[in-house]
Amino acid sequence: MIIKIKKLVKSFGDLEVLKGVDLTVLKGEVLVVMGPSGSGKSTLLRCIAGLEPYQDGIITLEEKNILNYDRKKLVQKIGFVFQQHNLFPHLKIIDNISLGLIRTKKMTKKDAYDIALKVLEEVHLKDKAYNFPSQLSGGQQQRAGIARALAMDPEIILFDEPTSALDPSLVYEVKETMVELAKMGKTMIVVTHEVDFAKKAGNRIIFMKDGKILENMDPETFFKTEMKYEIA
Ligand SMILES: Nc1ncnc2c1ncn2[C@@H]1O[C@H](COP(=O)(O)OP(=O)(O)OP(=O)(O)O)[C@@H](O)[C@H]1O
Repeated sequence: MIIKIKKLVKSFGDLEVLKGVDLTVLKGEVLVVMGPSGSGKSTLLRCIAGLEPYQDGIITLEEKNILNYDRKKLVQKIGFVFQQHNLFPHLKIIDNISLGLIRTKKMTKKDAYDIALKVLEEVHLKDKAYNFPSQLSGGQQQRAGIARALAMDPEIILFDEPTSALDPSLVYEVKETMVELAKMGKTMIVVTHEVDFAKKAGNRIIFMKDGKILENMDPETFFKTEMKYEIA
């Protein structure tokens, strides 16, 4: 078991956003998180990544409370891909990817470059290694963001609506890259409204509403009953 969450409660002031969430994620699992806007999906991811304090409950990563991890260690173990890629505009793609390896893992530039080129190959972007982010399309930028997360060789990668800020014509390539990662056995939690990604790559779907998990089941069963829910 990689992640175990018990009775997680998170509020922003008076607003209770997560109301006792229980969840486990197994190694190699692709968990898809769906649910209407405001149901707490992003907040759940941010809590798992250690980016948000919470009021009650416990989150463990590999049996250890995430609050007891050194921040640098947690960043290595939990990758995060956001809606926007957050690449540094003044750094070439290869340097964007190497930065974390050099700073956090204390690698030499040569070793970091070797890994950066390897992960860029995995997302089919090796030929863009020496370009700046502005020279890439939105979909390529997002794939570079995925490569940056992969470079750290995390135990799990969290995706927060990675395609929602993209032009519709660019969604496909990012989705396909994520399907490939899923097939490689990466452990992933993916917040998305993309039904075909969930069907193709998801092992399990959770459906959230008002800060609670209403359903937790395999995609086939979930989509048989899909009409019950407003997914987006
Ligand atoms: N930093 C914050 N301060 C105050 N309220 C917040 C903050 N972040 C989120 N919220 C509130 O918490 C609730 C859940 O937000 P969250 O972003 O987790 O939902 P979501 O399911 O990811 O929605 P969406 O699909 O629109 O991204 C919303 O009501 C939101 O307004």
